Amino acid sequence: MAFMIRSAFMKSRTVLPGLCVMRTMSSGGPTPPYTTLSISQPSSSVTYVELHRPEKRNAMNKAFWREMVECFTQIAEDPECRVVVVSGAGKAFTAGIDLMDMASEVLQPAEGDMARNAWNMRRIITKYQETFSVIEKCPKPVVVAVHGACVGGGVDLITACDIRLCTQDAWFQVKEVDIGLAADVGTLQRLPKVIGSRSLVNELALTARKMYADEAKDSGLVSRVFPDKEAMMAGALEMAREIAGRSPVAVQGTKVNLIYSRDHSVAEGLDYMATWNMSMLQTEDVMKSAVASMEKKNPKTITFSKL
Ligand SMILES: CCC/C=C/C=C/C(=O)SCCNC(=O)CCNC(=O)[C@H](O)C(C)(C)COP(=O)(O)OP(=O)(O)OC[C@H]1O[C@@H](n2cnc3c(N)ncnc32)[C@H](O)[C@@H]1OP(=O)(O)O
Repeated sequence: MAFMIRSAFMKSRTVLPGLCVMRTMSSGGPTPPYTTLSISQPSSSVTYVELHRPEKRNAMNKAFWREMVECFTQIAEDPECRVVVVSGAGKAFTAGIDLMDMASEVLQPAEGDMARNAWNMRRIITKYQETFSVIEKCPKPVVVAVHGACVGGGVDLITACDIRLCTQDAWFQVKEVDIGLAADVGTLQRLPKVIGSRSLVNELALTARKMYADEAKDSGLVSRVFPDKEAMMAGALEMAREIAGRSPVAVQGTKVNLIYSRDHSVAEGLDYMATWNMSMLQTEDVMKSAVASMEKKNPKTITFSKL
């Protein structure tokens, strides 16, 4: 089974524009110029982003916060990519913020004038918020596959993704209160929109207790639980292929409008949708897909132009 997954991932021979070294799978380490991310294309139109500091449990150091923005900015504009899979290398998905590397910037009181320090801190927090907001702003759907620990910043990251999968050994922890912080890069804003129960969100964020895979599934944080990482990565790739095989005009329009409607009233969402589709409905993809549907063909058999 491991060989089959590896073979699937190894089919890649292309990389994102701007990346000088091509790489096909995670085990070789980060993909230059990145130092914390491994990027590959395991299947046609599928980009695989692996958090890659396994020896530090993929703790989010300064380079990571910057590289995620660069990576997803490129992905958003890459016509070769229609869907993204994100996972973590090694024993855990991520240990959250790198408490060693980031301490000097965000975890220590600065000296000097309070107003200027506060203004600077606001700028820093806003910058770090962008690290996960780029995932949401990217029009390509992002499937995240979590195994082992997903702590602190990890929850911020996954709540910005579109589809969340995990292994049976996964656990999730909104850890920030334990280190004296109110989580400030997305969890408090997005988790209540992901999980139906406001009470559960409050409990998790206020107590920092761990939530394990079964509860994550029951609460709606993840949509599927797999027995182990191998099965999860095969499932994630299969799901990504299903998405990548469909019209990119339809898929990206669906993501953009789902996120818009999450943050607006039904009336506003419908209005936005009408404006969106007054141009997007004119795509050739509609006719191609409708004909294939009438002929009872799988949409994945259609060739759609790059977007
Ligand atoms: C403006 C930005 C706002 C962002 C805020 C974000 C906040 C947060 O993310 S709060 C959460 C912070 N994270 C933690 O408190 C988790 C700490 N780590 C752990 O609890 C464990 O490491 C973990 C359960 C994740 C894994 O345990 P395991 O036994 O498998 O590994 P360890 O032996 O503990 O660690 C292995 C090496 O990784 C280093 N490491 C782990 N976590 C971090 C971290 N968060 N920051 C820096 N380094 C980390 C650990 O020191 C070990 O290194 P070494 O000793 O060199 O082998």
